[in-house]
Amino acid sequence: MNGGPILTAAEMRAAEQAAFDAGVDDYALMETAGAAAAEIIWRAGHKRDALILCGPGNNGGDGYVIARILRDRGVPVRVAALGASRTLSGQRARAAWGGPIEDMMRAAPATQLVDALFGTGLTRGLDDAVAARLCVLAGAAAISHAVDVPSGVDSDSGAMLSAVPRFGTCIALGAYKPAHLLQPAAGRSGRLVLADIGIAVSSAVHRLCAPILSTPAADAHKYTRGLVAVVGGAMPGASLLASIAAAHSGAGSVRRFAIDRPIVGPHAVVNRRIEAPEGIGEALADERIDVVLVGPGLGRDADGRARLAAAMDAGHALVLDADALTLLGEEGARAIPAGAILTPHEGEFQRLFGDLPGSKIDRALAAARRSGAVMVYKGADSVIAAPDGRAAVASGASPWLSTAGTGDVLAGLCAGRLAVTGDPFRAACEAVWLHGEAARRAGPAFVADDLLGVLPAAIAARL
Ligand SMILES: NC(=O)C1=CN([C@@H]2O[C@H](COP(=O)(O)OP(=O)(O)OC[C@H]3O[C@@H](n4cnc5c(N)ncnc54)[C@H](O)[C@@H]3O)[C@@H](O)[C@H]2O)[C@@H](O)CC1
Ligand SMILES: Nc1ncnc2c1ncn2[C@@H]1O[C@H](COP(=O)(O)OP(=O)(O)O)[C@@H](O)[C@H]1O
Ligand SMILES: [K+]
Repeated sequence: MNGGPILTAAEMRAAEQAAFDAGVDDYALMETAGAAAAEIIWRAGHKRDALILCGPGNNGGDGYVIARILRDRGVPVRVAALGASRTLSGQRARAAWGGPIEDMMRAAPATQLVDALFGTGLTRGLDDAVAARLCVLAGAAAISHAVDVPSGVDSDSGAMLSAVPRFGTCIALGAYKPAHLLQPAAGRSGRLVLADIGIAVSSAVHRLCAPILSTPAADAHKYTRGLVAVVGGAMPGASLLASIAAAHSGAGSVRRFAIDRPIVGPHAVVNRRIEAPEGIGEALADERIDVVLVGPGLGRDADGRARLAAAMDAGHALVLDADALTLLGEEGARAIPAGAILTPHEGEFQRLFGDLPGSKIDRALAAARRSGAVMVYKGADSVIAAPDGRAAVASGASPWLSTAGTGDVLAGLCAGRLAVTGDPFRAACEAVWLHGEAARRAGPAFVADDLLGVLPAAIAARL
C-alpha cells in the first residue's frame, strides 16, 4: 500500500535537519536536489531553450543549481529572479550560476519554463502581478516544470493561495507533500515525479499504490472466502450495484436483503425480499456472515433507520455508506462499532463530523480517530485513514468516476475486500485502488454498471 511517504513542510524540514545533524552539508543537499531535478528536466527538454524562475528562498536556490547544470550541458538557459536570495545556500547557488539574471516581470518566455520561485516555505499567495506573470510564462512554454511544488500552492493543504498555472510536470523533492495529491493543487500538474535527494524520510501517511492480491487457497470454499450481507431498502439499483461489486471483489458469497425483487443482476447474488425491518436482524443472525454493508439504496425514512439499527446491532464487521452515513449524521454520535469502514463523500463527511481543521488528510485522520472507524473520504482525491494514524492518499483517478452509482460500487468493493482480508485499512486501500483501476480500464463516459465487468481484470492485474 506504500506508494511513498507524504510529508508536511514541517516534517520535511525536520527530515532535512536530521540529515544536517548527521553531518550532511546544507549546500551539498541543495546541489543534490538541484541535480536530481536538472536530470528530469534534461530528459524531457534536452537542448531546448529554458527560462528558470528563481525565488528568494531555497526553492530559488534549487533553481540556480538547475540553471548551472543545464547550461553546462549546452542548454541555452536564462535565469529570471524575484528579488535577491535570502538564504546562504541560495546565495551560494546564485553565485555559482554566475550568469546574467533578468527581472522576472520583464523576462521573455522560453520553450522550457522551470518554476523555482517558492516551495514549501510559501507563507502567503504570490502578489497578483507576479502570479499573473508566472501564468503567462508557463502558458507560453511548450514544456513546464514546477520544482518541489507549483508556486502559489499551500504545500500542506493543497489549497491555492494565488493563481497557479498548469504545469506539465511537478518534481517532488525528497518526498511527496500533501499538495502533490490533494485537490485543487494536485490538478495543476500533469505528471508527478519523485526525485530522490538522498535523505531518509518516513511517515504514516503514504501515497496509495497498487496492492498485491492473492488467489484463493487451494482448499478454499465459499464460506472461507468471505460472506458479505448487503442490507438495502426501497431503492434497488444502489444496493444491487454494491452487491455485484462485492461478488466480483474476491469474496466467496453475497446475500442481499432488500424490499424489491430484482429482475436483473447475477444469479450468484442471493436476493431475499425482507419487507419488515424486524426481519433484517433475523436474516443477519448467521455466524458465517463476515461483513454487513448498509447504506446504498437504504432510504432515509423510519424504515431505513430501523434497517440501519438492525444492521449495526447484528455484531458483524460493518461498511457504512450513503444513506447510512446521512442517518448517522442526523442522529449525532451513535457509537460506530470498532473495525468499521465509512465511505463518506464531502457532504456526508461534513454532516457526520462538521468543519474539522486542517488538510483533507488531517480531517480524515481526525474523523478516524474520533469514530474508531477506517475512513474512506472520497472525491477527486480520496483519503483512506485509520484510527491508529495511518493514511493513504489516492490521486489521479479518472474524473469519469464523477457519475451516479460509482460510490455504491466502491462500498461493495470495501465490503468484499474486508470479508476477504479481515483488515479494514488494507481492505479500504485495496478497494479504492481496484475502483480506480476499473475506471481506468472502463475508459471514458462509462456508467457505474460498466465498472462491474472490468473488476475481474483489475484483480487479475494484481495477482
Ligand atoms: N535545505 C535545503 O537546502 C533544501 C531545500 N530544498 C528546497 O527548499 C524549499 C524550501 O525552501 P525555503 O524554506 O527557503 O522556502 P521557499 O524557497 O519556498 O521560500 C521561502 C521564502 O520566501 C518568502 N515568502 C514566502 N511566501 C512569499 C510570498 N508570497 N511572496 C514573497 N516572499 C514569500 C519567505 O519569507 C522566505 O524568505 C523546498 O521547497 C525545496 O525546493 C530542497 O531542495 C531540499 C534541500
Ligand atoms: N473528479 C473525480 N475524479 C476521480 N474520482 C472521483 C471524482 N469524483 C468522484 N470520484 C469518485 O467517484 C465515487 C463517487 O461516489 P459518490 O459521491 O458516493 O457517488 P454515488 O453516491 O452516486 O455513488 C467516489 O469513489 C469518488 O472518489
Ligand atoms: K516551485
